[in-house]
Parts: sequence; C-alpha cells; structure tokens
Amino acid sequence: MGSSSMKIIPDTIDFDAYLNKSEHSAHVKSASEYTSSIIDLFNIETVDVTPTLPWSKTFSNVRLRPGEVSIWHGINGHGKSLLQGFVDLSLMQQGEKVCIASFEMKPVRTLARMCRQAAGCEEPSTRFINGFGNWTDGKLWMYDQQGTVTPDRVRGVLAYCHAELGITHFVIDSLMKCGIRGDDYNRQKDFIDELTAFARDTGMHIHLVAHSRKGDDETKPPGKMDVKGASEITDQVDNIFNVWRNKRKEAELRKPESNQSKEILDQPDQLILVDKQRNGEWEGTIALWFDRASFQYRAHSREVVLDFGVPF
Ligand SMILES: Nc1ncnc2c1ncn2[C@@H]1O[C@H](COP(=O)(O)OP(=O)(O)OP(=O)(O)O)[C@@H](O)[C@H]1O
Repeated sequence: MGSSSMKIIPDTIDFDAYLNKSEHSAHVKSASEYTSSIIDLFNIETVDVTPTLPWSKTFSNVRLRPGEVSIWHGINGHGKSLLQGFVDLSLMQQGEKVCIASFEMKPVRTLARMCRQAAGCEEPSTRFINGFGNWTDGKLWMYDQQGTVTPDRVRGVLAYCHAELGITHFVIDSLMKCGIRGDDYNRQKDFIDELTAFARDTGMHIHLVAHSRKGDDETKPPGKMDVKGASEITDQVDNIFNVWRNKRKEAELRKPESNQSKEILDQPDQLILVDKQRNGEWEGTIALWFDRASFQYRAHSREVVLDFGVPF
C-alpha cells in the first residue's frame, strides 16, 4: 500500500457545496417509464447483475442492490468492520467503486486488514501489498477522519463521492460517530431518512455499521429490534444484516480436546442473520467459517482461500 496508490479524500474539500446538488432530479414520472424495469423484475433470474456478497451460496438469496441502505449491526467486537472489509473486496472485484468512511479506525489499519484478507494469509509480501495498492486504484477510496463528524458533513462527503468519484458503495463506520447523540432518536430518524433518500436518488448503496444493544447473553445473536438507537432505523433501511460471532465455539476450542463438544465444534464461527431484505424475498441465516490467519470469512469449514484476483 504505497502512499502513492492509497486514495485518501482530504478534509479540505468544500463538502457543503455538494450538499444540495442531488435534490434536483425530477421525481414525478409517467408510470410507463417503468415498463422495462418491470420486465427486468419478472426476468430477474436471467438479468440480475446486481452486486452479491462474496460467497456463491448466497448469490440467489441476497443482493446489494443500487439505491439501497443496508445496516450491519452487531455486538462490540463481533466482526462488523472486518466482515464489511471482506464484502468490500468482493464488491471491488465485481467492478464496484467503494468509499469507506471509518470514523473508528485509521485508514492504514483498515487497509492492512483488507490487504491480509485479499492475500489470504497472515503476512502479505511487500510485492503483494504493492499489487494490492495498484489493484485498489480506481476502486477504493478512504475518507480520512477519525472521531465524530456532523450529519451534514457525512451528507456532504456522500454527495461529493457521488458527483466527483462515481462511488457506488459507501460505508459509514459507524452510525454512532455521525454526530448524533445516542438518545436523540428524532435526529437519528431524520438522518436515516436523508440517507435512504440520497441512496434512492443517486443509486448509491450505503452500508451503515451500527452497534447492537448487548443483551445478557452474548452467546445468542441479538434480534433486529436490538439495533442501538431509534426503532425507526430498522423500518427505514432496506436490508438488515445482523453480524454475530460464535464465542461459545471459541471458548470450546480453548478447552482440552478431551472436554470439547463435537456438536459445538461443528457449528459455524460466524453468522450473518439477514433479518430484512426489502427488495428480495429471502430472509435467513448465512453460516461462515473464520480463518484467523487471513481474517477471511469462508462459506464452508474446509473451503480454501478466497481469491479476489489481485495481480502481484
Ligand atoms: N468469527 C470470528 N472468530 C474469531 N475472531 C473474530 C471473528 N470475527 C472477528 N474476530 C476478531 O475480532 C476482532 C474485532 O473485529 P471487528 O473490529 O470487525 O469488530 P467490530 O464488531 O467492528 O467491533 P467494534 O464494535 O468494537 O467496532 C478482529 O480483529 C478479529 O480478530
């Protein structure tokens, strides 16, 4: 990741100038303008080229469609950001342009984790890191700002990324760092409203990382009503991905082999519970296996390294 190839969006840009630019599109259309889209919808099996998650077993069930807002929520440390980075690699491989606004982690750390995932091993070679930097060119941008920003700043950056960079997938990590108090449910609701309107108007897919309320028992996945913040958040977004790490299995693996339960060891390491998919029919659970060395999430316990096609 030489600094020459890492695309950082500087904070000196006048983001406010971009704020209202997306609001001029004509919203009233003749119904017949939708005819070809309706035909596409009925022929979805053959024409669905919208982006997928990285695992082929999910292709017919889940899509990351243009113009949607997805929420990725989970308990602290359950892999929300790591999983998001993995999904982003796959999106880039599929030709999407991604921008990550990580208010909780420095770009270099986020990128180093993604590079490890792309390499499929614990310590990528310098040659691979350079190759990764070149591969991300034109595909990946980082908004370099740690700590809290304002909702207006987030909207400004989104508008800039749409107008100037043609970003198709924007990751906000996380909602808690967008300058809205945790108990200010009205502002949270308004903010999500603005994000969904922006996504709809521009076709950008917005991924919003959020925390879930920690229940008494971390060994059970939280429900969709456990997203931290206003209850309207789950009503407004299009997709809800509930990210849960199987800590019970990790604890089991730490026991002496003779005391380990086969039933628990056979369980997956990670689940994504798809609790809502407004424009898809499927809701259910995606089971994944975590490779500690590479940070890759795999579809089966014995699956080999996932290759994102990074030339090096
Ligand atoms: N399924 C898993 N099994 C074991 N370890 C995991 C798993 N998923 C993630 N981890 C580990 O947990 C760490 C934390 O992951 P990550 O930063 O993505 O969590 P997060 O949910 O975004 O946390 P936070 O809410 O604090 O931002 C990773 O560095 C990784 O080592």
